[in-house]
Amino acid sequence: MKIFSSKQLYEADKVTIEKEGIPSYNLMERAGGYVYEWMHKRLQGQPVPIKVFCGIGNNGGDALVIARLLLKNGYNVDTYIVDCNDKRSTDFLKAYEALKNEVKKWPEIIKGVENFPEISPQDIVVDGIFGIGLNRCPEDWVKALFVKINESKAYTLSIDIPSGMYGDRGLDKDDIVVHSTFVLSFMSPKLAFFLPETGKYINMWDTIDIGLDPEYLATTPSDVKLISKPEIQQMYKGRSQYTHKGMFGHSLIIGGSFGKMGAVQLASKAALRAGSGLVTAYVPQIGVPILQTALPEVMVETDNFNGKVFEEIDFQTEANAIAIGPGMGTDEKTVAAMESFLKSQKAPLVIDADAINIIAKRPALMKQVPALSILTPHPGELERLVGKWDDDFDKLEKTAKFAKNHNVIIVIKGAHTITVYDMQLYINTTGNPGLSTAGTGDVLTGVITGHLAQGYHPMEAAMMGVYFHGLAADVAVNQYGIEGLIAGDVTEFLGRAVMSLFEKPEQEGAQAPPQQ
Ligand SMILES: NC(=O)C1=CN([C@@H]2O[C@H](COP(=O)(O)OP(=O)(O)OC[C@H]3O[C@@H](n4cnc5c(N)ncnc54)[C@H](O)[C@@H]3O)[C@@H](O)[C@H]2O)[C@@H](O)CC1
Ligand SMILES: Nc1ncnc2c1ncn2[C@@H]1O[C@H](COP(=O)(O)OP(=O)(O)O)[C@@H](O)[C@H]1O
Ligand SMILES: [K+]
Repeated sequence: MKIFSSKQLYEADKVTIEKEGIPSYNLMERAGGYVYEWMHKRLQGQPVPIKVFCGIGNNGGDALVIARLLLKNGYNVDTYIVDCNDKRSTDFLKAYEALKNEVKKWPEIIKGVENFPEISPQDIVVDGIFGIGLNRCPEDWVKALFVKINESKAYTLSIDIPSGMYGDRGLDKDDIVVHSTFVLSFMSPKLAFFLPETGKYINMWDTIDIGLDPEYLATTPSDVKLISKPEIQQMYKGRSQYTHKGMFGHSLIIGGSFGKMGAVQLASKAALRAGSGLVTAYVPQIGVPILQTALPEVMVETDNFNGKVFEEIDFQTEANAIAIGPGMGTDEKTVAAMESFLKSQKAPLVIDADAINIIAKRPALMKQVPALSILTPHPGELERLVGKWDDDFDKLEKTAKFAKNHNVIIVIKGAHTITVYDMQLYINTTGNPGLSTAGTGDVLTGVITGHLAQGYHPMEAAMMGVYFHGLAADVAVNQYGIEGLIAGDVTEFLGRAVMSLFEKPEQEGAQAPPQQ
């Protein structure tokens, strides 16, 4: 699913109005009408007190349409105009006139703190104060209203975007945002919904199709995409009957050091569960008995030194995909081994954990990293790689430029992991806070490597790996709970996650995975 920028959404608006030959106000009526229907379907006429807060732009206009329709249908509504600017939009004024003409209960005007109404936790708040047109920090009294809404603990339905949040940029130090219980966003969710500093203000969101020009939406490229089931179904290849393990690639996982051999175990097992035909772990000698005991399915290679860390990386395995980093440590000997290893590599690698930290300390090493390699940093590792950022949007820009300059794929891990390549962002939709536990990153490395070994393009391997890793965790929490989930559980549920890709809603019947 494409995520459009605010500029593109304004353009889509304009194109639709021109093509359909309709006044722009019709779109406001459409948008407000759909939100009203959404609310009515859930409220079914219940007399819950609804407080509709309207700004003075088109977001406020949408809210006025919603208020009018609610009032006309007998709901218990109080409407407030948050009078934060003299420049009321033309369509806002039309919606205001329509409300005055059609219902008896006119809005109250809020000009400052003294006009604030009481808001109780039992109220429903409709937040239509600012939409994607917010372009500066609101005045203090407006922010005080946001705080009042937030402190009320009322169910808050934000129209298009939580007021106070910018669609395409981060927050400033003094900004305050309405905390939304639910955001109904027009046509496309906004990028800010998926970034930690802004996404935390949103509990749930959904989109409302207000019928913008389909041709514009289909043909306009977007730099940001949401990756969910349909996108992954298209990538997934399945298997035919006449297969053998040699057809599904050989993964090599290079990592481990004294006390951190578990990272290699986790990654190796995950590569197998992701479907890699063969898996070999390359560990320092001390790790050989550990790996051989823990994972009978995995082969093991080691260096010629009797050490707790690598001193060289030299192997016989003819791997289709190589991951380096889990549990590897940053000992000087390991750094030297990794340097000479990188020089010999041409095919894309999966680079994680300490391998990223080593590169961060020796930026010149990036020159040796093969094109289309996949780097999987968590936020701390990413900062070491690309430097400090001002906010999440700045982080994305810095990461995208870094990835472009070095022709690599970067997987920014966290809630809504974002895969970055060629100035494009791919936002994952699976996963949960149960993944915030030791070793889940190692599992991710294994899953991505397992897909790469099976012949998926590195971008597909990265996106599918991230998606299935999150989905496996989503399935696993049903059994273990958020706190109880541990990294190995994610691996155990990988198969279940892939199976669920082809489950249809029950009444439609299950569909078998497609064959190659
Ligand atoms: N295609 C779409 O997506 C549609 C969008 N519509 C609505 O239109 C909204 C955008 O409307 P607008 O562009 O009028 O913008 P907003 O409704 O977000 O309002 C902001 C208005 O206040 C001004 N403003 C910005 N920051 C301010 C501040 N800190 N203090 C005071 N005033 C400030 C702006 O100049 C602008 O006029 C969308 O979010 C959506 O709700 C709908 O009306 C219909 C179609
Ligand atoms: N709150 C969360 N929601 C979704 N995914 C999460 C969350 N917290 C962590 N994750 C995922 O868990 C993994 C953690 O990786 P990482 O920090 O490298 O762990 P480790 O180093 O212990 O293996 C990443 O895939 C990340 O996206
Ligand atoms: K809003």
